Amino acid sequence: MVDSIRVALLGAGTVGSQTARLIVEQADELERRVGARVELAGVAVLDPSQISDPWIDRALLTDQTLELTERDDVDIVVELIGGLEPARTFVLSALNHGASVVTANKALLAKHGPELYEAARKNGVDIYFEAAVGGAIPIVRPLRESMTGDRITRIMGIVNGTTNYILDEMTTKGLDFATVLKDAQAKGFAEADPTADIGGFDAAAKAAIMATLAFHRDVRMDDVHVEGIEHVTDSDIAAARAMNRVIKLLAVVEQDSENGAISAGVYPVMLPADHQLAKVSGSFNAVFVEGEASDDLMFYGRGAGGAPTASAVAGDIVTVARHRVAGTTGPDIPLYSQAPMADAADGESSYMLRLSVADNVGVLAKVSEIFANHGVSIRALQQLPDEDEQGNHELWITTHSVTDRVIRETAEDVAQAKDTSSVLSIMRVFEDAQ
Ligand SMILES: NC(=O)C1=CN([C@@H]2O[C@H](COP(=O)(O)OP(=O)(O)OC[C@H]3O[C@@H](n4cnc5c(N)ncnc54)[C@H](OP(=O)(O)O)[C@@H]3O)[C@@H](O)[C@H]2O)C=CC1
Ligand SMILES: N[C@@H](CC=O)C(=O)O
Repeated sequence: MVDSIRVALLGAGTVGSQTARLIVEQADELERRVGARVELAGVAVLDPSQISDPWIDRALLTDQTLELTERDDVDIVVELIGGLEPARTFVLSALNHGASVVTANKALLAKHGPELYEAARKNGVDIYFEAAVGGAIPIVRPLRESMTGDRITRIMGIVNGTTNYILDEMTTKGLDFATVLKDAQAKGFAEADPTADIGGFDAAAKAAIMATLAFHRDVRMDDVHVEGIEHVTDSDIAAARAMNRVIKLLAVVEQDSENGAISAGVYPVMLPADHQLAKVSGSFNAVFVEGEASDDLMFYGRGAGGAPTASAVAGDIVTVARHRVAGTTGPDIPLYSQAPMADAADGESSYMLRLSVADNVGVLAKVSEIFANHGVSIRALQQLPDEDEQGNHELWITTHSVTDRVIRETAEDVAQAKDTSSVLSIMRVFEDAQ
């Protein structure tokens, strides 16, 4: 008979603080759901003197994090510190000391996931991480459990709240990048180092985790092709708007039905304004999952922020606590697939290129010739009437489907062609409900 489940919380920042609040304020409810009292055994932070949350008992605070993970009276260690080290050491210590682990740390899982899953299996404990992808959205559990009888073919979505918030504010309010980033940081959406968000790495970590669960293959951060939003300018956003499109940072993972190769990428995409993902605003996330039998599923909700993320963490705590009470564990994460990873350069898409071209006779013919020489079919071409200070015009070219490799080679040739142009931006374009 288990009377209580004791939780060690590592980190009491944006997510940790809200997780502590849920555990403390909902203690009676959680006890009924779990069948044992869920109580905080300790809260580790770098500087306990800085913690003033009224729901955290000061007597529980410590800066001896490793010691807390080693204590015999701890059933669940909740890692909400972030980063690779010392988080990895703390998580391994907890697992090896017989505690189950709940974590929101996508960077850690995308780098060291299989080592941690194996440590959990070997020690007969759980590792749960619903909050690591999509904040409050239940997406990990559906991939890990609900859909495991199906064959998942593709996952596509918006999985970073910070970049979605930035792009949305720039698009709808005309605010500048730096101002909106500061706002996202103040709201607790951004990572400690926001280049993880802006550079697409946070979304890439989530893509690696989703691909691992969906395709039963060890897919790491390094397997994911990453482009962030750092090069997306006001002019790109204005161009998208003029073409009735919206720019979103998407994560796309899929398995080729013919050769089984898995591709995983994160990149900004111009979507038609009426695309379902184009309407995902602010820090919300949305993920489409295509299963062979299930057909299309869509998951939507708050992808970042303290309380929404704590909701997912608390859900995992309850699940893992129930397992401890029942003397069992949840399912392993079997990684048996040897499927190859596809080369990102072979990935196909339509593209839009913004060029700056001189106002000379024959320039359009020259640009078109370069595209034709690379076998790139032009779907639409538009020259803007306004001149810049050098007397150049913007030329917008949208292509038919072409590989990433070929569009980059084409752009290089365009950039080098004398007095034709410079390349202002290259962006993938998804037509319709692609
Ligand atoms: N913020 C969000 O919206 C989301 C975050 N996540 C993930 O959740 C995790 C936590 O993020 P977030 O709450 O935003 O991060 P914060 O930076 O707000 O909080 C980090 C906490 O960890 C503590 N800490 C740092 N190093 C140590 C250490 N060695 N020992 C003990 N405590 C330590 C910090 O202590 P101190 O305060 O003393 O510095 C702080 O309390 C990350 O993995 C993040 O990627 C996942 C989904 C959404
Ligand atoms: N920084 C992340 C937080 C949640 O995972 C984001 O912005 O999505």
